[in-house]
Amino acid sequence: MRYDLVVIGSGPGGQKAAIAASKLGKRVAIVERAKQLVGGVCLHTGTIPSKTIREAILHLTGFRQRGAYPDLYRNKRQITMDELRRKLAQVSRTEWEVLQDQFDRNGVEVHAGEASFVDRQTIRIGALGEHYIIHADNVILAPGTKPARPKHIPFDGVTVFDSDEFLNLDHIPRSMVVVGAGVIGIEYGLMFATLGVKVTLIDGRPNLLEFVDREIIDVLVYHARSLGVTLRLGEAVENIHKIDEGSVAVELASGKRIVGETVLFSVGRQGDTAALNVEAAGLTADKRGRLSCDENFQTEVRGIYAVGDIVGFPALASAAMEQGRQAASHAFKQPFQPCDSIPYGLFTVPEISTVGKNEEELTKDCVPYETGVARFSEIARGQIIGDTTGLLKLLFHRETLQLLGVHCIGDAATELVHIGQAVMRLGGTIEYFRDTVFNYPTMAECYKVAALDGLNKIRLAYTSPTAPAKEERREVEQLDAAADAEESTLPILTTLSELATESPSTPIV
Ligand SMILES: Cc1cc2nc3c(=O)[nH]c(=O)nc-3n(C[C@H](O)[C@H](O)[C@H](O)COP(=O)(O)OP(=O)(O)OC[C@H]3O[C@@H](n4cnc5c(N)ncnc54)[C@H](O)[C@@H]3O)c2cc1C
Ligand SMILES: NC(=O)c1ccc[n+]([C@@H]2O[C@H](COP(=O)([O-])OP(=O)(O)OC[C@H]3O[C@@H](n4cnc5c(N)ncnc54)[C@H](O)[C@@H]3O)[C@@H](O)[C@H]2O)c1
Repeated sequence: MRYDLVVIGSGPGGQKAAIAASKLGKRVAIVERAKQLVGGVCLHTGTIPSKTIREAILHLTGFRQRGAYPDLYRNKRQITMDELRRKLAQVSRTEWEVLQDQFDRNGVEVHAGEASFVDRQTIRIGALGEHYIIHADNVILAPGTKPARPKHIPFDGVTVFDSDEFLNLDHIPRSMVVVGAGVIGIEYGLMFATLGVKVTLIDGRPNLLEFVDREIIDVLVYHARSLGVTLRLGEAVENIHKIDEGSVAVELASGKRIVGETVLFSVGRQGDTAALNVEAAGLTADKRGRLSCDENFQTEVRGIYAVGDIVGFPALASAAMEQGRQAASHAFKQPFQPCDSIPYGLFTVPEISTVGKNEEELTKDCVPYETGVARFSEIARGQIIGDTTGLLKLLFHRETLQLLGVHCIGDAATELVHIGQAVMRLGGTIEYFRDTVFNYPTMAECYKVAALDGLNKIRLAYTSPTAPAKEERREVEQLDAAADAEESTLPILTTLSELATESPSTPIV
């Protein structure tokens, strides 16, 4: 069997690589060793399960409505893990069928078994002795990652869990200790705190999620604390041991001892390259099992590509898909325009999303920027849905007004961010939001409010006594007066409703 392309791993990176190549008329095979076959960590243990369970938690607890109807908060008193998992079985099954169908329709041949290199273009499928061989002109490696499982941690899948097995919990514990408050730890920690579980989050770093804007993290911490979460940051975990069937102790280097019914150990993930025998292809994985590649996702060996979590940051399903398409395009000499602004969506409670630069990065690069902020409490839709703590922050260049970053926390933040992303990718300025009319009452209004806030700040800074000197101000005032006289024949728009009627793109519902 000889293929133009063999893809190893059927997570988001592998899927999109395989389909992209088959659309170019290539003969493509995808190899997957998991028993439940195609879909990867994304479909079977990571993204889809965690987001489906999160949605079930928000629905069954009535979390989204609790701001609007505090007295009716909680749809259901007793919630079980089986109820949380009920929708998951259906979502996973349907997603799996959609994927399998796509492969069939596009003629992608699925091989079930573990792949390993014999040489650069020869791949063994299955264990030695029960294997067969396939040949490939090009290979795309998308084997993903596995949770880090240090030997001294007593994982048992009953009280001490890694993140791939966590949703197998047989009941909702009363208390839970999360070691590693990265993306996975915080997402699961806050989900379970929403269910009323007493959660302690422990992390070795002094600050949470350092790649996220600090103001957004402040809001997240406020929410975490109001859900009863205890944060232990800057703490090293020395030891974890079971006390009895229903409790585990986590010992910290500082001498603290935290006891919980369940421990989630989520201190990062490692590249799943151990079985691949990458050395036979001329490759070497780093000590975290990851592979390096160039900007086209080609490794140091021509014709072998690596995409998805195996190449490290940002380690997102969304990015993996794009990388898969890019690698396949490069292998078959097709043009490809990579996305320069990948958003980050954190499905915490409440959710967070961010795209572009944050304040810390702009400050470090000495970029003159200003911020425009809209708080959900001042947006009619925010009041209606009962989310009055969320916020949207725009960062823009103080002189050119170009949009540089969008940071959002609150209901639907992971959707809302895409409006800003579109404007940013098209090189737009925040004037776009000032001059565009959005449906009302919607959360999109945040963009307009934030833009007006930002523009007002600039105006204020310019006319404040500390800004331009008195002489300069007089000159500006004279120029303004002359301009005013000239424009006196034009209508002056003072209110949003007047602006609305003038806007060239009023949406129709
Ligand atoms: C709990 C959790 C929540 C997440 N939530 C989100 C989210 O909300 N949004 C988001 O964008 N991302 C999220 N992610 C990250 C996302 O799941 C990953 O970025 C994505 O799955 C990576 O895709 P991938 O293509 O690299 O491979 P993976 O999805 O990791 O799949 C790799 C596949 O390769 C197979 N494989 C490995 N080695 C071999 C071999 N030798 N032979 C045959 N097959 C092999 C594996 O069995 C696996 O099926 C989450 C991750 C976790 C763990
Ligand atoms: N919504 C999403 O997009 C989403 C959701 C979940 C996961 N993911 C992806 O999955 C990847 C893996 O997530 P993760 O949370 O496992 O890894 P991570 O690298 O994001 O976080 C690991 C955390 O554990 C801490 N840590 C490490 N060793 C420790 C120790 N001994 N004691 C205490 N703390 C320790 C680190 O300081 C870090 O904060 C992420 O990079 C992310 O991209 C994405």
